[in-house]
Amino acid sequence: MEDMKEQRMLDYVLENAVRGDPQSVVDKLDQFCRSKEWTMNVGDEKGLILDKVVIEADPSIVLELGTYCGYSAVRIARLLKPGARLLSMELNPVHASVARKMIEFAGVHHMVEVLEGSAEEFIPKLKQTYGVETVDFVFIDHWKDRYLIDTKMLEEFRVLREGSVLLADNVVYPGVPDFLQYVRTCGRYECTNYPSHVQYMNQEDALEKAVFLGYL
Ligand SMILES: Oc1cc(-c2ccc(F)cc2)cc2nccnc12
Ligand SMILES: [Mg+2]
Repeated sequence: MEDMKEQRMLDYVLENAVRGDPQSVVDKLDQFCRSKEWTMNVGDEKGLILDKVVIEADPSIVLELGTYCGYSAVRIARLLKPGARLLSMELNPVHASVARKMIEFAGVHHMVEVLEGSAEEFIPKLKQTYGVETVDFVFIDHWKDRYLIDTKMLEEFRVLREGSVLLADNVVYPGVPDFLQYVRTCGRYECTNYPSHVQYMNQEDALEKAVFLGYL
């Protein structure tokens, strides 16, 4: 079966974390990645920055582009207020399946929905299919060649509102220069860079926060 590593990571959580305790799921995922096999979860160091930005935004509707195995979906959902919702998009069916089990085990499945497919497919449907007027927070963590296209799509379909917070992973490594240049120069975002490191490694990386200023 392909993606065995992700299945081993899920099994490790099911065997070692506490069902219904999202913090224990996050901790065991980090422990797996530090002690057994590296995977591309956003990780604990960048995760603390993600936590701070989510808490500050206190969002009701969160969009995530790139679920992978559900690490950041669980990490974000554990901070959301009752009634808040997270819609997470994942193209890879094996990853989506692992993520759904991870999210259910963590006990945050009542506020997280994994949409299996591309952001390009789902962004146009958010309003009429998912009852989403606008989103308060977007965590962008999928393929680097999709960051800019999907951000422009969020604007085009009026999914953002004044004050919507975009937070993008990997803006240094692997790097998303076209996205960075756009949000920093187009005039519609207030940007902040948060230097950090690639998850579980010493290689430099960073998160970029881009607050939408409106369709000016
Ligand atoms: O956070 C990430 C890290 C990496 C990555 C790959 C290889 C390395 F050597 C270092 C880092 C890839 C990613 N792809 C999609 C979403 N997030 C990613
Ligand atoms: Mg990433």
